[in-house]
Amino acid sequence: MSNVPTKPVSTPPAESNDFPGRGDPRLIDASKLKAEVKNVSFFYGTKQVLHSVSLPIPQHTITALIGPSGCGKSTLLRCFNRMHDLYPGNHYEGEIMLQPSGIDQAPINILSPDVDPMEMRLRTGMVFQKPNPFPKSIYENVAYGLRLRFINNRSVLNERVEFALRSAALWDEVKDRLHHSAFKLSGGQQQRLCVARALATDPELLLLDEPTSALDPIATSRIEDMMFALKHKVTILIVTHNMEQAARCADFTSFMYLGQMIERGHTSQIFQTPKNPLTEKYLTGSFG
Ligand SMILES: Nc1ncnc2c1ncn2[C@@H]1O[C@H](COP(=O)(O)OP(=O)(O)OP(=O)(O)O)[C@@H](O)[C@H]1O
Repeated sequence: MSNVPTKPVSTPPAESNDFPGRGDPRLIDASKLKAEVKNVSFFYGTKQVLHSVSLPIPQHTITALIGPSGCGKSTLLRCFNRMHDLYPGNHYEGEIMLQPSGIDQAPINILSPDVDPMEMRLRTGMVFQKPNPFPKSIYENVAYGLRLRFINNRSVLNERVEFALRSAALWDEVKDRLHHSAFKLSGGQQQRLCVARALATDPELLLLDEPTSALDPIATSRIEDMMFALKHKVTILIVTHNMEQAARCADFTSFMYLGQMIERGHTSQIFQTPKNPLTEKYLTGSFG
C-alpha cells in the first residue's frame, strides 16, 4: 500500500482535552487516537460540501457530530466507510488516518485510492436512521458480513452471531427464534439487529447515522445503554439531531456548519461554555 505513512497518528490539540467533562475526563485517554480526519474536503460531482474538515477521534470514546440540516454530518460519516465511492463523480481530498487495532500496525489512510472500499466497509460498521434488516432470518442478517469474509464454518458462525447479538443487547430476546424473519422484530429490535450485523465483523469504528430518530424513548434508551457498553470495545461516531442524546452519550461533540468544523471539544465544554458564537447560537436554538 503506497500511501501508508510510517509515523503514528498525531495527538489531538490540547483544546479537545483541557476542560472538565461529562463523566470523568480522567477516565478518557484522549491522547490515543483511533482515527484522525485531516483537512478533508468532499465533492458530490462539482458541488463541494465538506471544506477542509479536521477531527481527532480518541479511541474507546463516543464522538457526536451535531449541526443544522445539510451541514455535512452524514457526508462526513460516509467518508469513513468509503460509501461515496459507490457513485461516480464523487471525490475526496485530505486524509482520514485509521489506527488499526493490531499491535505495531501502521496507520492507514482510509481515503487512499490504494485502500479497498469494500475492506473499509467491513472494518467500519454502519447503522442508518431507519432500521434496514435484510429480508433474511435474524441469524443470517448477523452472519451476512461473516459470510462475505468466507467464514462458513457453522460453529464459528454460531459463536460470532451469538457474540454480536449479545453485544447489541438483543440475544435474550431472539435466542429462541434465530431463524425467524428479521421483519418480525419490533423497530427497536430491528435497529439493535442492525447494530449486531455491524458488530459481527469486529469493526474498528461504529458509525451511527441518527440511529434512534425512528425509535420511541424506551428503544432509544436501550440503544444508548448499548452504546455505553460498546465503547470499551469499539470507537463510536454518531450523527444526531437530538442535543439531549449528544449531551447524555457523547464524550466529545463536534459542531459543523456549512460543511466546516466550527468547534469540537469535550461534550460538557461544548454545551456549557462554547467558544464559538455560532455554536452557542445553534445550541440555544437561534438557528438550525
Ligand atoms: N448525493 C448527493 N448529491 C448532491 N448533493 C448531496 C448529496 N447528498 C447530500 N448532498 C448535499 O450535501 C450537503 C450535506 O448533506 P448531508 O446529508 O451530509 O447533511 P447533514 O448535515 O447530514 O443533514 P441532515 O441533518 O439533514 O441529515 C447538503 O447540501 C445536501 O443537499
